[in-house]
Amino acid sequence: MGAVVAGGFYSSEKIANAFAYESSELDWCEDNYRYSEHVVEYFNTVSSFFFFIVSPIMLYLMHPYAKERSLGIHVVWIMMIFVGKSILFHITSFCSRVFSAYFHMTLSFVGQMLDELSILWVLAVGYAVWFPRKLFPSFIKDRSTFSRLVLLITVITTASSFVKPTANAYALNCFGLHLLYTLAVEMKCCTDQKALRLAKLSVALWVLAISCWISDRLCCSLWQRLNFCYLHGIWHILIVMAVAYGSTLIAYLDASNEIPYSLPGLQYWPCDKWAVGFPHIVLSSSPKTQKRC
Ligand SMILES: CCCCCCCC/C=C\CCCCCCCC(=O)N[C@@H](CO)[C@H](O)/C=C/CCCCCCCCCCCCC
Ligand SMILES: [Ca+2]
Ligand SMILES: [Zn+2]
Repeated sequence: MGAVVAGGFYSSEKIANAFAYESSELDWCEDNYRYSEHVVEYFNTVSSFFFFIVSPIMLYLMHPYAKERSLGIHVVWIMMIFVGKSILFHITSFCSRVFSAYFHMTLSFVGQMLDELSILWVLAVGYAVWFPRKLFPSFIKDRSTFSRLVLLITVITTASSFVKPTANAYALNCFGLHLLYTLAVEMKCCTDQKALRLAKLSVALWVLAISCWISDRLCCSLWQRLNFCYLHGIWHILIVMAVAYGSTLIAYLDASNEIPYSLPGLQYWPCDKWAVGFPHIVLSSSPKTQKRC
């Protein structure tokens, strides 16, 4: 007996065991049950919670951006829509991190699918709200049609992800390459030093993150000999930073393109002059800081 799911065949045994510990075909390099009998991969689970430190800071930094009062009321409302986009993105990211922790705690098939599908939906939200208008396919005229197309593709991809679950993570990582291309096109004529610095930092973090992910998958025996099996956990931390930096940059470019009269600018918290910090968007009432992208 079995069930056909999106063209694939799932035995009833597999469906019944879908919640069982270690029912996923994926197993990361970290030793299982090393620190707890209830948590399969302890460091990978705990590192998933790094997001819960970064996300409240990023949401808090949106506060002044949302409350700018020196602009006309209609501009404030439009700004709310732009802040809303970021909040929507952070809420979906929040769910994705909870599922990631559940996956590493259990290594169950359900955990794997929740982790991967939530990442797919975070990407879909990111594309729907921020993908640059000038890169839309020529037959698409507005963002709402583009968002509907993204929704359709995401629903189809969600169904097809059950066909070969082990390939999903590799397919998801290809989006990183597409985002890099999108960013390169967007930044081509940009002379804003802060935006350029943020782009370089995001790309550097992504390159480091993906190197850890690949190395954990492909060179596990080497890392086990070195007694250092924490690369996947380090990926969790680096990718959260890359996404925090990259999404702020994309939100800034979006605001610069769509509502240039609100004079968006970039600043770092806690100190704008430090080499590292949390980037956020500020609105300037002075025309001196007019966008340069
Ligand atoms: C114009 C579009 C804007 C989109 C904005 C950015 C979208 C970021 C989307 C998702 C982020 C979530 C990534 C966290 C994944 C962590 C969970 C995890 O580790 N899962 C693994 C199993 O535990 C699984 O194997 C990982 C799968 C791969 C996920 C790849 C996600 C692609 C992220 C691309 C980020 C680019 C950052 C910007 C660089 C310039
Ligand atoms: Ca493991
Ligand atoms: Zn993970």
